Amino acid sequence: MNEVVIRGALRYGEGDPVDVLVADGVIAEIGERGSLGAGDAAEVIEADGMVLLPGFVDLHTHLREPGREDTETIESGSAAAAIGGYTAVFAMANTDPVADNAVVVEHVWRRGRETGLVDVHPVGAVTVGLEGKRLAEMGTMAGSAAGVRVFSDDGHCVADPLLMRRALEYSTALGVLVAQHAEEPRLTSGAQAHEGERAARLGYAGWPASAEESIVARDCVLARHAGARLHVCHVSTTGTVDVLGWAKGLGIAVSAEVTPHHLLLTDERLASFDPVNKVNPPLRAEADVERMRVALAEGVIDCVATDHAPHAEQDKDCEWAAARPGMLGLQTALSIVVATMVRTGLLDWRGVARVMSERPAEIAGLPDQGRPLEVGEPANLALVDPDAEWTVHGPELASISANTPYEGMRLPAVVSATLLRGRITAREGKIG
Ligand SMILES: NC(=O)N[C@@H](CC(=O)O)C(=O)O
Ligand SMILES: [Zn+2]
Ligand SMILES: [Zn+2]
Repeated sequence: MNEVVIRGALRYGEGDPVDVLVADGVIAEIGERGSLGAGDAAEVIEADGMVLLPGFVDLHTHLREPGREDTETIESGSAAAAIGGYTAVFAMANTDPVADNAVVVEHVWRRGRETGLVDVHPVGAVTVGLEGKRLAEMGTMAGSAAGVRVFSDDGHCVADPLLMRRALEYSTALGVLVAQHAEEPRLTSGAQAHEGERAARLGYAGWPASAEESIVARDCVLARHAGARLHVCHVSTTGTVDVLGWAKGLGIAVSAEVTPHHLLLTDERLASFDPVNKVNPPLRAEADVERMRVALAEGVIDCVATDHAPHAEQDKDCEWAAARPGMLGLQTALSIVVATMVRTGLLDWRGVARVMSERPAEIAGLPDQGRPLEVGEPANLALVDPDAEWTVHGPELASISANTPYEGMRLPAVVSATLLRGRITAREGKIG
């Protein structure tokens, strides 16, 4: 029998320390500290002073397999996820070939299962080839062994309102979720950075806030009339928060995510000319970052999603305009959330559980993730040392790529252990 005793942890960082016995994939017993002896077979995790949370769920990950295994694989990305405290990730469809059919989504799903470090849920493309012209066979992907429940053309916006309307209507019939990369392409053609003073001074074409906000507003209206749910990827502007607040106030079924980098970094980074800071949507202004934090604390933005986007060295170590957008996120997400939300007093550990685990699990409809830390619940767990610190070094991360914007930074909080259905998938920064 696979047994683990976690000794002396604080559930959600609250109350008295407890011992937690994990057996047969579930939380079997919870008692006061020192009450649960380790059985013969049990592995013991000494967790004095540590915070026990439900395992994190990432609604937005790029694992690059199939097609760009030189930058990330399902195995390497799963390792990064497990080390980062994740027990489930949603792998975006912008692979090569695109995940727009049952064969590709089943491949991703099966490779995830074989790897076994984290539940890998493939996201299906909304349109064939992410081309925005014809709807993909959403029903076939939903009905496949992969059981696809989230659809997105991420990397591209479903810009055609008629296609988006149809996708939302189908999604309701299928009981699945459409996640939109909100970027009006007519407003971002040639864009290199957040439209503002800094980009103007450097001569970069701007990516205006209105390109995001106009699509979010349009999609909320479409979702309302279709009676559909809508999820907004990587929210980055104050105006989008205003639109979300308006839509939620009307009872429109919209949810939204913010990335760790949009909670911390601004377009001040442009001054470095380092394309590691190039990302879609772009790093925005200080006022936007401040608003992201408050909106996440207040629930207008529901959750954190990494938009983990590995890229090869040659696609990042080049001139700004030629570089691909995107940055790593899985192993640094918790630390950035602690730095921006916990250390600032905006969220307590219950709040961290809500935005990193419970809400994303609810949004995607995962019944066994983001569950309460109670006896009988599945043992999908993240154990966090809140007082430890670490220094980020890209090449030391589990990802094949190293494009982290946090290189050399000292960050708070370390994921000490991750358990997937009672099995230790990562411990002290290493697999298993
Ligand atoms: N975020 C990014 O800058 N890049 C993502 C695509 C995306 O999320 O839009 C990628 O796939 O590299
Ligand atoms: Zn995107
Ligand atoms: Zn993305």
